[in-house]
Amino acid sequence: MIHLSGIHFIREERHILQDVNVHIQPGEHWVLLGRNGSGKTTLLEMMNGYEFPSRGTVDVLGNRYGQCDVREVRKKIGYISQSLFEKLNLSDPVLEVVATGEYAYLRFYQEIPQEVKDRALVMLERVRIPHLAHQPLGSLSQGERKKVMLARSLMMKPSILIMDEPAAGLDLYERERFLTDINDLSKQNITVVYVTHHIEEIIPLFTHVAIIEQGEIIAAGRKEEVLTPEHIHRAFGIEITLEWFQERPWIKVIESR
Ligand SMILES: Nc1ncnc2c1ncn2[C@@H]1O[C@H](COP(=O)(O)OP(=O)(O)OP(=O)(O)O)[C@@H](O)[C@H]1O
Repeated sequence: MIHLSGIHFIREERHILQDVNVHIQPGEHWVLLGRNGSGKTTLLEMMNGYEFPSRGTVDVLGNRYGQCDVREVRKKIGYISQSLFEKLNLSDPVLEVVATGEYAYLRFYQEIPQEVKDRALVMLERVRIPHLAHQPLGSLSQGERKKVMLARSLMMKPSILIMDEPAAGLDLYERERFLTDINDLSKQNITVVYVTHHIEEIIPLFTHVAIIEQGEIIAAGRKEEVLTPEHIHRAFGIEITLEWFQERPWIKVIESR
């Protein structure tokens, strides 16, 4: 599905990514963990073809970036990020914001086809907020906005869904409801790639984890093998213990300096 091979990314003499190799196969769902500034968003931008590596290759859905039309590949990739949210218009009604996902537009300048509106409403029902369809985006709570972004990204039936800290800023209740929606994606044929700072967000849906530290992948593979106190200590410099509860990892900090 996604193959990053021998990726280096150098900007202004800084080695931001160093020999990154990540191979995501069909049926897998990955979480990317790492400290602030370790290179997670840069990796996601490469998967979307918004950044190109200084060295190495990126293959997504059988297309090698640099030798294909990236815009065509992007039609199969849903991307949920704060930077995309900021491009949306807060005065637009929620239904329209979701409908624009069908074409990867930011805004409609003509009448939206009824069939597209109907599908947008189905997507809003799926994330349990159909009652907000006619409210302006800007009037929604943080949790509701995240759900709008999820509904919007599902409009074009993506093969891959990439999310950059989608649960940031949500209260406990909203976060758990949002994670339930994400977990339900297992019923669809979508490969999920998810960046978070919170280990307990690694819900049962996720099969694999990659840990990145200063631009280098220090561990990647099945989540049970990667999520060890040793790896967490190496990436974050914090001593922890880790416990699995209801198929989710929970950490306790032993010592922080
Ligand atoms: N185009 C660029 N030019 C120069 N520096 C860049 C560029 N893109 C990213 N960086 C730098 O690379 C580093 C990694 O950034 P990135 O946004 O990928 O980190 P991150 O792991 O997503 O961090 P956070 O968790 O804080 O969001 C940062 O120090 C950033 O300033």
